[in-house]
Amino acid sequence: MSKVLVSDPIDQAGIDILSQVATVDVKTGLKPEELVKIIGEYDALMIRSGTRVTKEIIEAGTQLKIIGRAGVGVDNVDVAAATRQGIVVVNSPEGNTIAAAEHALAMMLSLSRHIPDANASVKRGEWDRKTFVGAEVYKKTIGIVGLGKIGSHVATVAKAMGMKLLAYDPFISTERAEQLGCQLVDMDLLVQQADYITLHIPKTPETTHLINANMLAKMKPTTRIINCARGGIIDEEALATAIKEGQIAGAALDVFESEPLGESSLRSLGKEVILTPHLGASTTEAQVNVAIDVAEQIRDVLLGLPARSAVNIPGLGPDVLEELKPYMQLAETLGNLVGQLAGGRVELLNVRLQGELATNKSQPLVVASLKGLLFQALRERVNYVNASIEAKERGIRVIETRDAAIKDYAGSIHLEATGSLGTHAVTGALLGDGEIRLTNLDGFPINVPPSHHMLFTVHRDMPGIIGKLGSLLGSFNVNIASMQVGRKIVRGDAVMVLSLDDPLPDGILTEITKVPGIRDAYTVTL
Ligand SMILES: NC(=O)c1ccc[n+]([C@@H]2O[C@H](COP(=O)([O-])OP(=O)(O)OC[C@H]3O[C@@H](n4cnc5c(N)ncnc54)[C@H](O)[C@@H]3O)[C@@H](O)[C@H]2O)c1
Ligand SMILES: O=C(O)[C@H](O)COP(=O)(O)O
Repeated sequence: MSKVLVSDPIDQAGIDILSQVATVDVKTGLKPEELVKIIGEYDALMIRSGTRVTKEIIEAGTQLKIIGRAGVGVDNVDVAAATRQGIVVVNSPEGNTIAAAEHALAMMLSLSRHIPDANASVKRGEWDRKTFVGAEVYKKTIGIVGLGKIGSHVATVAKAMGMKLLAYDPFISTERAEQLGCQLVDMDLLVQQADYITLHIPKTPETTHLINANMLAKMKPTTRIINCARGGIIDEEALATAIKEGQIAGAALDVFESEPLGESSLRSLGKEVILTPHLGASTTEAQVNVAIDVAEQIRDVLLGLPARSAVNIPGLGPDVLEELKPYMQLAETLGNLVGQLAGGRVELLNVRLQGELATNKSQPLVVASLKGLLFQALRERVNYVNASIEAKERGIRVIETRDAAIKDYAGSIHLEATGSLGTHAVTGALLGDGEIRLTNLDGFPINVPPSHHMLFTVHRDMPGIIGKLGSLLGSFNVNIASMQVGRKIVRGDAVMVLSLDDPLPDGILTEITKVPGIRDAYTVTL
């Protein structure tokens, strides 16, 4: 039975799903060195933002097939290292959207009305109505940085509260922004005009310290900033200084450069600063949503099924896989075959989608071709996650072409591999019942199903060759299951394709090429 490690607090609903297919160990609060020590036993790791999944942990996770992040941000996972090792990384892109948006809105209103400090003062026994005079959000301008899932919900609610909406998001269309009642502006205009600035972007090299001393200097003294996205998008020291000096009115932060928040000048600020301990996703509803969403994906991957929200298999969602599955199997078989025919180091793979397939998404078929091509070198270590990166690291260049005019079969795939030992090409198609047919080999038309052990020869089309080869194989006790000859012209060059019941014993290939008329011979195992 598979083993899953849950290293952050996850709702029981998720644990129950995982327990259907795996032994589940819940061990929270592990130190990195403790995690490195035990991760090698596990097939899957389920986390939230508390566990930092470093390269070292990933490399120690020799059995890991999947890392499931019960939430949105995967910045605590070394996704590149996971990809390199063929580990799928999944998240729950929508499970906590509403929770995070509502937290940002709650922070905005709390900050405007000093609710946390007013509450604390009443609880201390005071009745101070002067200190806590606030500001209304009605008719004020909110600047939303990042108009994705969370930013969009914030926009909808802010509009309903009578706010004017500005948004900065270089990847969103003007139409989408207008639908949400937002005016798309550049970042400079947004920071100059907004009374409230709320961040809903991922932390990337481009967004790190997006809000810095320079940006803060452009804001109005009445501006308040809300960050429920990621720590590090705001330069915390510059923010504390700007608030202390009255450059801006305040900030409400849920996320920090380093979590848990340690020594920080933000802690010493008064009612103009609200700090929460990364609570954006901490609602009962969101935690159930993300736990179920991610646990289902871990369960599926452990059962050999695709995951719906894999962050490191772009373009290979379950819908695509479902539709293209038979063709991906075809591409993988052809890749494996052409890789063995080419032998040696392949430098260039040309993937041509033909007939009806020419209008299809090529990326999944390219990935499947590469997976097949690399199978002899990497065996089970190559999968859809790491095939492209493994190929790139081996210097294999991929060219994709399309030819809708080739209509011998409804759709076919042609792979041509060029390497240190020459160029070979194979074409394959699917029959009506989904069975694979090899339809061309190095330019010779054939029509054979692939089989486990195959022998291909290139010979001169002349009487007696087939008999001689049959006798030779017979003398080594090799049984031929089927045989077909493909030729372009009578008595010209031809290929012979044989399916064998057993693998070809060592040394016979050389004997075969000694048969007069046979130029080359290749054996493959599929
Ligand atoms: N505090 C929490 O507990 C909590 C909970 C959930 C999500 N989050 C964080 O909130 C953020 C947003 O989540 P989401 O689900 O809305 O993501 P999303 O992918 O739906 O939206 C992000 C938006 O940011 C935009 N964007 C990317 N780079 C940008 C840039 N350089 N400048 C401006 N816009 C840019 C994208 O175009 C996208 O529209 C993420 O960082 C996520 O990790 C925090
Ligand atoms: O990206 C997210 O989903 C949030 O930051 C939530 O993090 P959490 O799961 O640790 O609460």
